[in-house]
Amino acid sequence: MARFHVIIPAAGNGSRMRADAPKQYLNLHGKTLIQHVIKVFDQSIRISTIHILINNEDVHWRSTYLHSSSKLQVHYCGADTRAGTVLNGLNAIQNQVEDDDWILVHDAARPGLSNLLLNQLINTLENDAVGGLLAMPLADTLKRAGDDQRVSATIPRNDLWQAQTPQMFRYVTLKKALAEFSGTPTDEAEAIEALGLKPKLVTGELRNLKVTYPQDLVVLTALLDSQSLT
Ligand SMILES: Nc1ccn([C@@H]2O[C@H](COP(=O)(O)OP(=O)(O)OP(=O)(O)O)[C@@H](O)[C@H]2O)c(=O)n1
Ligand SMILES: C[C@](O)(CO)[C@H](O)COP(=O)(O)O
Repeated sequence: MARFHVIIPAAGNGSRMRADAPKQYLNLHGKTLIQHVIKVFDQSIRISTIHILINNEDVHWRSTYLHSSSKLQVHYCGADTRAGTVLNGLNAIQNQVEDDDWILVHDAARPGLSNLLLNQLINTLENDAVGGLLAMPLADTLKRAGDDQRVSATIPRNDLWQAQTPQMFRYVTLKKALAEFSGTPTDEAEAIEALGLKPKLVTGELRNLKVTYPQDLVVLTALLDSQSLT
């Protein structure tokens, strides 16, 4: 029976956040972002192992308090790009997973993932031939900008979705997709698509937003406050 493993790329610098520490180590309701992320997977009975991928030079991880979890492993295998970090992580775990096992890749910078949403993703995809990802249908009108930051076109938004994570694919397929991709995919699904496969879109939630800019953390803090779900 296929098992479920989580890979958490956490080797980014958070340059757009402009904080003193990489954003995965910033505080949200008394815990760092990465602690929130680990907690949701640690509490899920569907998840067998959790793999944190960090940089060799990371000076923050050691001070991250975590209760001991037999599921958790840390790999010092960060790369220059998110896709490179994930591929390094897949290589690092090759001796402990089966080809058919499911891998869920989740950003360390998405601390708002709920247990309910995680279960919905797994339940929807566990019998799927390809796998897929959480995503949100686009709500705003889309504009393309010219060089002068004036609108050069309005892009039809029908059928457009914003990709979230987790993104869930079979180990062997994901590794092949990332290893063979020409260039740098910005998410796992893009690499899978390049194999000619069609990942399934599973509707996500606003609270699963990626903390990228300082205002994202403000919004998320308020959102979790209002939902009393910290
Ligand atoms: N070389 C990289 C780049 C990113 N990530 C991780 O991928 C996730 C999403 O990436 P992003 O939001 O782009 O994070 P950063 O690269 O840290 O941010 P920025 O692009 O603003 O520098 C984060 O959990 C980040 O730590 C990673 O593991 N390795
Ligand atoms: C994977 C991702 O979170 C999907 O929205 C996103 O693409 C990662 O962002 P990045 O800035 O490209 O690392």
